[in-house]
Parts: sequence; C-alpha cells; structure tokens
Amino acid sequence: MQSKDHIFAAPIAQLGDFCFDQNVAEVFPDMIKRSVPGYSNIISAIGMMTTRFAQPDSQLYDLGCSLGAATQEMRRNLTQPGCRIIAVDNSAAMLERAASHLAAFKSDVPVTLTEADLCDIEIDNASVVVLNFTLQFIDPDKREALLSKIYRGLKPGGVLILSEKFISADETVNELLIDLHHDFKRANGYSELEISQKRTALENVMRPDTPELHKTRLKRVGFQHVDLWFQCFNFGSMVAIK
Ligand SMILES: C[S@@+](CC[C@H](N)C(=O)[O-])C[C@H]1O[C@@H](n2cnc3c(N)ncnc32)[C@H](O)[C@@H]1O
Ligand SMILES: O=C(O)C(=O)C[C@]1(C(=O)O)C=C[C@@H](O)C=C1
Repeated sequence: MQSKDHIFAAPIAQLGDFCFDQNVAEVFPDMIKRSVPGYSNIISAIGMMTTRFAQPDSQLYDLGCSLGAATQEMRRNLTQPGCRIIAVDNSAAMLERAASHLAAFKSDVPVTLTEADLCDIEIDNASVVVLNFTLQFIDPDKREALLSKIYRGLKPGGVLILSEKFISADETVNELLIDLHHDFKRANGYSELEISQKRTALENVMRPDTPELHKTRLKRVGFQHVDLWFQCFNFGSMVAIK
C-alpha cells in the first residue's frame, strides 16, 4: 500500500523550507503523481528514449533520483549490453527507500545508488542523463556548471532529458499556468491549505526558469540539438542531444 501525502494538510505554525526528508520520502510516489501534471507520461518517455539513445558499454545517470522511478524505467527499457545506471541523490531518506523499491524488481542491469551533491560528482562515458524535476532545486548560480559537466561527460550522440517546472516570460500566461496547476492539484484532492502551505514552503528552495533560458543555457554549454518535447501547464520536459 502506498502512503498518501497529508504533509501540508493541517495548519503548520512555523512553516519551514520544503526538504526531501523521511516524511516526504514516505509519501513521495503519491505526492509527485498528484502534484506534477504529466509525470507518468514523462517517466514512460524516459524509458522510450533509453531504448533509442543508450549506447553499448556506457553509463546512464539518474540525477536527483528520489525513489528511482526513472532508474527503474531506464533499467526496464535498456536493450544495449554492458551498461550500468548511476542514480544519485543527496537525501539519505530517499536513497534508503530507492534501494528497497528497486530491489522489488528483477533485473540484470547493475545500478549504483550514490549519496552525493550533484555539483560534486563526476560524469563520464554517459549515453543517457536524466534530470527529472531536479535542476530547479540546484542553486541557480551552479546550474550552468552542472549542465556543462553533463555535456562534457556525454558521448557524442548522447542525450540529456531535462524535466522542470517552468515560469513563463509572459506574466498573464504565467498566472494562467499556475492557476491551472492549482486546479490540477484540487482535482487530485489537495485542499486550498495544502496548496498554499506547500507553495510557501517551496518558495525559497525551488526556483524555476523559463523554457527560453533553459534552451539558451543548454546551447551555450554545447548541446547541438535542444527542444521541448512535452509540456502540460507549467511543467515540461526538454531533450538535449550532444
Ligand atoms: C522532485 S525530486 C526528483 C524526482 C525524481 N527524479 C523522479 O523522477 O521521481 C528532486 C530530488 O532531487 C534531490 N536533490 C535536490 N538537490 C540535490 C542536490 N544538490 N544533489 C543531489 N540531489 C538533489 C532531492 O533530494 C530529491 O530527491
Ligand atoms: O509545485 C508543486 O507544488 C510541486 O509539487 C512541484 C514538485 C516538483 O516539481 O518537484 C515539488 C516538490 C515535490 O517533490 C513534488 C513536486
């Protein structure tokens, strides 16, 4: 049985910053499904892109892996020999649960779970790199260096799949997309209090960029082919090919 997310259901007197602790890890599959429009479509597409882009004897990275949903989908869809998946997160609570989630499925593909800050790891011999709703939590000043490191670690023809919450440069459209996202959350059973408390808790820790900024930055670090392949309201996913 999956635990339901009630983290922001009761009034919280001293609302701190959102963090990926034990409580969040426990309800995370329910939280992300009910909070991110298109999440399951994106996970499925990560599997499809793995089949296309994985190269023999290369490494696949799931950066900010949480419970390993993208890792599992990559592992299920990997057809090339000699590959391994490196799944990285800096939350011990997430990684502990990721290990037991992944152990529930049978697979011959080796997976290494690593507890580290993404800004400190090495990326090399990579054919597929996934940043699924993680870059938005990285210090904005460190994003370009991280993307540049990913670009350098990718083999020619390798792919980065970058999913993010976006802001829109057009203020009217921005407000519309935020409202539609809140409607999506209401339709998934979140109350006004849950929506507003989570919004406040995320304010200091999640800083989304516009799709235009993402594209320009990905091109600047060297990616030759960059575009959005999916968007639902203010959430979307981009593909960047070396
Ligand atoms: C929204 S979740 C990612 C969801 C996950 N990729 C999926 O598809 O289910 C963001 C994750 O990034 C991790 N994270 C945030 N900042 C990080 C950093 N600097 N280094 C490593 N992991 C980080 C968090 O602990 C959290 O598990
Ligand atoms: O904007 C929100 O309300 C969100 O819930 C977004 C978001 C995300 O995009 O990562 C934030 C934190 C949780 O991990 C799940 C979803």
